[in-house]
Amino acid sequence: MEKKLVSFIVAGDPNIGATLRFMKALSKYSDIIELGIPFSDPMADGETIQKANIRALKRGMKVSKVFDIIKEFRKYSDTPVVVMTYYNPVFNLGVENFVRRLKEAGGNGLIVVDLPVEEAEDYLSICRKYNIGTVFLAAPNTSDERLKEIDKACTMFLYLVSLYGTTGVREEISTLALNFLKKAKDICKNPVYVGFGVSKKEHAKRFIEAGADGVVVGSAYVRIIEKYGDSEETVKKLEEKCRELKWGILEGSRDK
Ligand SMILES: O=P(O)(O)OC[C@@H](O)[C@@H](O)c1c[nH]c2ccccc12
Repeated sequence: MEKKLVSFIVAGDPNIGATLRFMKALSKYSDIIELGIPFSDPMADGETIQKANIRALKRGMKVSKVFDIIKEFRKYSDTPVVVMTYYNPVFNLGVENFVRRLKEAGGNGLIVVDLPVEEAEDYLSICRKYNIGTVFLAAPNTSDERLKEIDKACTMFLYLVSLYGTTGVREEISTLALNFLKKAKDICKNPVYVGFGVSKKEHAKRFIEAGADGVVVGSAYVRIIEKYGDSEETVKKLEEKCRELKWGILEGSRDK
């Protein structure tokens, strides 16, 4: 199967109109757009995405506006959109209400990063009811047994966190990540996508060569947005970065 690129940005960073333009640019080379709901206490995020959350919240970004963005994006593109959020905003709106509105807006999937599979029974049945894909995360210290449970709960892909720590650009890919990927590919039935620290072509290529079905990239894009703001320059640079990563994926798929 074709290997995938998932591109993440924070909704409303630095404003709603810009997010739409950025999504359009990313959708040229991405297979899935992962759209983050800004949150005041993003435990799993490193500095780059934390700051993006703050920029978005300052601009008054709210959950209902994230749905508006997806609705608007759907006028231009069929690229699947997966919303990434912490549990709190979902809880505040009510799980069913949240999932129904995501579906109505044209969303395809959902990642609730701090919802453990053990507590996800109701959530899973609601996602099933509205045909919203589910994605759960597994970290290098996840046991084999738990990895199987996580795999069962995913309907879209399994998100393999490549390292111990938070989101953010890293220079190198660790052996830890590659070994963990090998294990996950043996155990899991879902496609396995790797994220955290992937920021350049070589990283993407390496993970795909090692058996990943896709890679997830966030901070590398968010850094561009941080530097160039709401501008044409940002759109151009996002597109370039995205193309570079997709190229890495293609190269990694080729020699197999
Ligand atoms: O930023 P990175 O290191 O490229 O990692 C992907 C990531 O940004 C995105 O998937 C993400 C952003 N915030 C998260 C919180 C938890 C899990 C995943 C995420």
